[in-house]
Amino acid sequence: MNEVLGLADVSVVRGRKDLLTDINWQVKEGERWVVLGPNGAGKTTLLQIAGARMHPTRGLAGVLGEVLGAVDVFELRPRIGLSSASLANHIPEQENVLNVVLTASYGMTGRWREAYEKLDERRAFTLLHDWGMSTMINRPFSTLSEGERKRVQIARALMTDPELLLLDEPGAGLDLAGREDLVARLSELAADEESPAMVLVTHHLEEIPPGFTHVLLMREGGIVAAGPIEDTLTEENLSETFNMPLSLRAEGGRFSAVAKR
Ligand SMILES: Nc1ncnc2c1ncn2[C@@H]1O[C@H](COP(=O)(O)OP(=O)(O)OP(=O)(O)O)[C@@H](O)[C@H]1O
Repeated sequence: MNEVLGLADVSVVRGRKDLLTDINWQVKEGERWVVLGPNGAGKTTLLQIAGARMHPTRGLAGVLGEVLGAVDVFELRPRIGLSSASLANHIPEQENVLNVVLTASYGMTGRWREAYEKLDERRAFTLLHDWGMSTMINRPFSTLSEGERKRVQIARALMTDPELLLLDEPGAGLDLAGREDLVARLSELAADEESPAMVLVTHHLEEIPPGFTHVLLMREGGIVAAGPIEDTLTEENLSETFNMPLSLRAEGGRFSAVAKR
């Protein structure tokens, strides 16, 4: 299987703070990774590197066969689908749902004067249909509920038919039904062999979609453990990651954890 991501001794330093320290991590084609860790662990920073939005201060970051620093990131980025709160913040309030998805073709967040082919419009519509949003294509993005916004952002991330899909906290702000709907949809996406390699960042074990194959556990800018989910997502590793004794439950491909008493 081809390598999609290959980080070797990657560190990110800002001022006097080490955001990431000596990260070694490989993601291969067909793998579906969950990145778990407490607030401030460095998960979003890691995703920024994986998405070619940030360069390492030290070390080598290989993304889709290219090395960051030796490639035009504007050519690389369309090959990576990204859904994140910081990207969503750049979407103009009045932009309609269809354009939010369509503009991903040009790596833009708002429509200006660029022309789109019928084929692009059809793909955007099909993706919105797949994500349950076909009745809202003309609605301004700002009027959507949080769950609807999250689904539009994922449709957008898939617009360029990426080889790598990065989802930063796609379940944040969703109610229970919204979360369960999203988990089911992501599980379906994960099961599709045609889907790109996936990396999903979350704090919550309940948000891990069944079918995800690997887990990366992070704490204080470093890796606690990484590998196949069945061997790596253990009570011991989880307790070390969140720095508290945790009891882990796994049932039907779903996970949850509570503090040990
Ligand atoms: N430009 C910066 N300068 C200094 N510190 C930064 C900068 N960007 C991020 N940090 C810090 O780096 C640490 C890691 O941030 P990051 O957003 O990657 O963590 P995270 O695991 O995604 O956290 P959360 O779960 O809260 O979103 C945090 O302590 C954050 O405050």
